Amino acid sequence: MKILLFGANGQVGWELRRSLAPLGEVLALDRAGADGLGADLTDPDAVARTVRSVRPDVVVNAAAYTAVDKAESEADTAALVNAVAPGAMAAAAAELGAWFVHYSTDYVFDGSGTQPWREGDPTGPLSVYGRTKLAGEQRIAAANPRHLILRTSWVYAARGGNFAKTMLRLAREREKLTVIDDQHGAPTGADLLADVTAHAIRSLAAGSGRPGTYHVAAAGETTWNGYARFVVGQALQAGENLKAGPEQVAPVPTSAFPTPARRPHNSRLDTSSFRSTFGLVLPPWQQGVERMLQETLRT
Ligand SMILES: NC(=O)C1=CN([C@@H]2O[C@H](COP(=O)(O)OP(=O)(O)OC[C@H]3O[C@@H](n4cnc5c(N)ncnc54)[C@H](OP(=O)(O)O)[C@@H]3O)[C@@H](O)[C@H]2O)C=CC1
Ligand SMILES: Cc1cn([C@H]2C[C@H](O)[C@@H](COP(=O)(O)OP(=O)(O)O[C@H]3O[C@@H](C)C(=O)[C@@H](O)[C@H]3O)O2)c(=O)[nH]c1=O
Ligand SMILES: [Mg+2]
Repeated sequence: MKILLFGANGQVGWELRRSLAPLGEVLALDRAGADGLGADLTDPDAVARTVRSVRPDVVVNAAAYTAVDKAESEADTAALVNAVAPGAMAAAAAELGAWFVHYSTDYVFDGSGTQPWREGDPTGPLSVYGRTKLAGEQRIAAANPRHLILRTSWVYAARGGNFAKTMLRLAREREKLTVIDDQHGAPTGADLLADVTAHAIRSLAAGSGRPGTYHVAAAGETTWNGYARFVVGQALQAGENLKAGPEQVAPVPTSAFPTPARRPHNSRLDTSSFRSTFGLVLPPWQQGVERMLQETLRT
């Protein structure tokens, strides 16, 4: 099996380099691409040409415009990267009969209610990022029936920037943190996502499973505040020298932490369809966060 990976230096892309390796030959491209192979998603024609010239069996796209607040003032770039380029790559893959694997987000939902979102629930993105990611899903689905779109939430990794690492830095610098406690979801490890992606590709290639859009997140739920307290508490236990402990992570409502982009209050994702279709288990969110912290804090 020949696999073409875009976004190979992101949180998920980096883990995919590892998890896809046993499936076959992996050509991993970051934004810079390789000789004659463009991989900058602000140039949709170039990335589609790359797909046609590599002729892979599977294209995995882990590249995305993920700066949620910045996207509010860079809507055109976010749309090219998150929607137009993935659509063009999926169409090029379709010409070859190749699979197209992609990631989307809880931010396609409006965050109403308290029930975990199911795949068929109505979307209603609140931000430019969410709207461009939803447009990407729609373009991919229209261009190539052989697609796998995994919607996930609150991604972290040992390598790369993420909320957990921001909380560690702030707890070293400040006596008090303020973190909102009315947005609910599940932190999900890039390593877990990469692993289940490899399993799902193998199933699809073997004729089992089913193409389509699936929700994939770690089990359980918390809030950004609960997540921050967990991270700070674990770091203290590991002997980190912090100015703020879990008790100094003050809970505040969203209204007390203004940001350019609106974010959903309810980011819970119902993952039962993915688990039953592919016969996989998604472990509790704390398990992966603990592991990432042990990796990150080890000196
Ligand atoms: N991070 C999260 O919390 C969540 C992410 N997702 C989705 O999961 C997927 C993976 O996200 P994650 O790994 O966390 O994201 P990261 O931000 O860690 O990685 C994204 C990668 O995309 C690359 N990229 C950005 N713009 C371009 C471009 N114009 N051309 C080529 N590459 C580009 C970045 O490269 P560079 O380093 O050069 O900028 C970076 O390596 C994305 O589809 C994202 O929308 C879904 C839910 C939550
Ligand atoms: C830094 C900080 C953030 N917050 C809030 C703001 C926000 O609502 C929440 C998380 O902040 P972040 O900026 O890390 O979150 P954000 O970048 O919006 O994270 C999102 O990224 C995209 C790519 C996704 O797809 C989503 O699933 C989600 O992971 O925490 C605080 O309350 N206090 C703080 O000190
Ligand atoms: Mg962010």
